[in-house]
Amino acid sequence: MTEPIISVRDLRREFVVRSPAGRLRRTRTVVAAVDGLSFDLEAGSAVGYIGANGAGKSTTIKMLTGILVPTAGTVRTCGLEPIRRRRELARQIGVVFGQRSQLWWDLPLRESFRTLAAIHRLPTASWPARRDELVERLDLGSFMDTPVRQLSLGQRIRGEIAAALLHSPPLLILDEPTIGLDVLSKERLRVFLAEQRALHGTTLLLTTHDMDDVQRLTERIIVVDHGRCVYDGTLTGLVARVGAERVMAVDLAEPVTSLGEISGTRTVAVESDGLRHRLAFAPERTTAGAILEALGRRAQVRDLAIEEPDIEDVVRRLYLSQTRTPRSPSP
Ligand SMILES: Nc1ncnc2c1ncn2[C@@H]1O[C@H](COP(=O)(O)OP(=O)(O)OP(=O)(O)O)[C@@H](O)[C@H]1O
Repeated sequence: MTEPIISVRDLRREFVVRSPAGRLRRTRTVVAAVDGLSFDLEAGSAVGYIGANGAGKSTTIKMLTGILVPTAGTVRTCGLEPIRRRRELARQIGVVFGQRSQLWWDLPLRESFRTLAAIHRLPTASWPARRDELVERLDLGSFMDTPVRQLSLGQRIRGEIAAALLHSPPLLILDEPTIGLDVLSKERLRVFLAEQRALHGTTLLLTTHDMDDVQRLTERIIVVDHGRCVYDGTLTGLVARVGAERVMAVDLAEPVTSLGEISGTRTVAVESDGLRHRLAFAPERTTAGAILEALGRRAQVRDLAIEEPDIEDVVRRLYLSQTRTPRSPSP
């Protein structure tokens, strides 16, 4: 069996937090941001790393990429120990933090790419072709010569992703890549990332609060809570486990006051004077196909849309279902 591209064992990272206690004294509390995490990622896989604010996602990513030293446990990324082999690792991974720029603020992208090509020692004969491919696929052409600080958020993120992929790393780590982007920009980014995976077999690890990112880009999710893994599996499995519901919104040709009892569903709303009905259903109890069939016997369906459960809600339900032993901070 080939070595996993990421391997984490009993990983722990503590932070010392000092807070005022009285006029002159300060208390010192040790907080475990990551608390005994273990998982492997196979090369070529696409994994969503999910959790509420403060669950420990960014801290994990910083340890995977050699920015933070673990307090205990082991990490191997691309077969390397990130802290000791940080420079070698930089040639094998691409990292994008949606909320923090990795680019040179005063330089245009064209200059940044040139600098990155020199840093990664990319062959002069081949890297411009890769740059041109990224410029084309990410539509960067119109702002390649604009300083990064003048770019819109969507333009900057596209630039960040191109910069992270210029050296064609086998592993791409994205921390909230779509945060703050409009619907269209998010969609374009997802199409691009899916395409890169298909073309180059790039392994993808991403943190996100967006359900559409998870659905469109990943096939496995790892959920963390207080620095511990609380779920590792498919999104469908997680949705079923917490009993989260999907909603089918159907538009009818003629208004209907009530559709009556449809097995496995409950009506959450009747809108537009009976022309639109919204039915919630648990995927483990029935399917969209079965509902549609039942609907077809009662009314003429013009259009339909399925609304997926909100990821925050799924994660909250998972957290609530945990029988957690409360963590006591060490003094
Ligand atoms: N440098 C630091 N000093 C002290 N505490 C820290 C530090 N960095 C992170 N923490 C704490 O560690 C915990 C985990 O933080 P982390 O940033 O990893 O969470 P996250 O899951 O990425 O959250 P978010 O979704 O908000 O980005 C939080 O309680 C945070 O306050």
